[in-house]
Amino acid sequence: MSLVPSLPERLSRARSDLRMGLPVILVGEGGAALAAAAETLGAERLADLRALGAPVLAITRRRADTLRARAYSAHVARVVLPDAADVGWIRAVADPADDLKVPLKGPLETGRGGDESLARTAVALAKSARLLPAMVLVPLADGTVLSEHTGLTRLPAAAVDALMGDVPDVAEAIAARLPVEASERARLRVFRPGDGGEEHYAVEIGRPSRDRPVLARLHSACFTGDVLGSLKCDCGPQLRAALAQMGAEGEGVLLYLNQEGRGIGLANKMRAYSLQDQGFDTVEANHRLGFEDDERDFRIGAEMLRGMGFARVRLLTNNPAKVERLSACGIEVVERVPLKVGETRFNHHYLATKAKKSGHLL
Ligand SMILES: Nc1nc2c(ncn2[C@@H]2O[C@H](COP(=O)(O)OP(=O)(O)OP(=O)(O)O)[C@@H](O)[C@H]2O)c(=O)[nH]1
Ligand SMILES: [Zn+2]
Repeated sequence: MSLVPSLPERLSRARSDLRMGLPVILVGEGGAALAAAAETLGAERLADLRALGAPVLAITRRRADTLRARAYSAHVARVVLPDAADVGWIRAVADPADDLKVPLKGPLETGRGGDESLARTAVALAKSARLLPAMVLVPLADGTVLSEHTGLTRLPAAAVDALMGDVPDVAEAIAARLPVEASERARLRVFRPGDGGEEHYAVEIGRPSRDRPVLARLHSACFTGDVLGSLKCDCGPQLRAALAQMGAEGEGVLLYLNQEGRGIGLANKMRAYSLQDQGFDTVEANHRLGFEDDERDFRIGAEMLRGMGFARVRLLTNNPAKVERLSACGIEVVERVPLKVGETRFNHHYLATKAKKSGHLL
């Protein structure tokens, strides 16, 4: 019956639930768990979770390493919640903001052995909801009764893992002419993914031939740089220089991908900036938060290019990994076109770190 929400629809709903502080029910092979995001869980709900069982706090291996907690796994650590732990304690483990002020959170007792798959799925779900990657889990026998009783979203974990690994279908919702400074012959196309995720945009300059490699830029959203003119990065100048070059050549395509903060979301990027003010570099800040250096997925960008009929590109970037990742998605990068603009005294260290640690070309 089409009125029953499908699994992708329930997954999309689960992301909103977690952002609002509602737990979701994850069902695995050997049992189920109630899972709530550490960032948004309130005191009353924590008390209700405790009434159902003994909670653990699942964090990433990266965050566990910072906290010197034993992960016993390459991916996640399951921190046992002490009886006295309140939401403030949970947030202090999840969020590195006060690590330096209050260095010792532990010693933290962590779970070893048993099935960690629900903890992994839960943390991946938190990341995809652009929350801190830390989830409180309480084991349940199967979760069916609780779900029927409460209306909480219930999801089979294996199917969630598979879905989150897939590239969602992405369809053009609308396109219209949009004269811009760089070119009067520009069109903006809005693409909408089928999984309820962020919309992404394509700016097409001129009418690029589909038979020749097109001058292309995959630009990741940077609200601070693109809109506010932040001096901490080079995104704003790169965005404008890319469009200007396309305008000068008379054609090109710029994808504006809503993968703010290299895929961690604006709130987490601001957490990273706050850590950078404490002396950590851009990569260390991501790791302390529990993220990888770069959490972006360029497969959706590749789908958008293909959808518009572009199979070969001259890619404007200083990031060789981006060339590799796009090529791996079946888009032929015939040339890497450097895009070196916007160095300031505020972003010099950031650019040098990207060159040293992430392989960007200076
Ligand atoms: N997490 C995090 N994201 C950042 C930071 N500074 C900028 N960003 C984001 O980084 C993305 C831009 O990626 P960059 O690594 O600068 O560049 P790139 O896309 O890999 O490479 P280029 O094609 O050469 O620009 C945007 O989404 C920005 O919001 C930071 O300190 N931390
Ligand atoms: Zn930026």
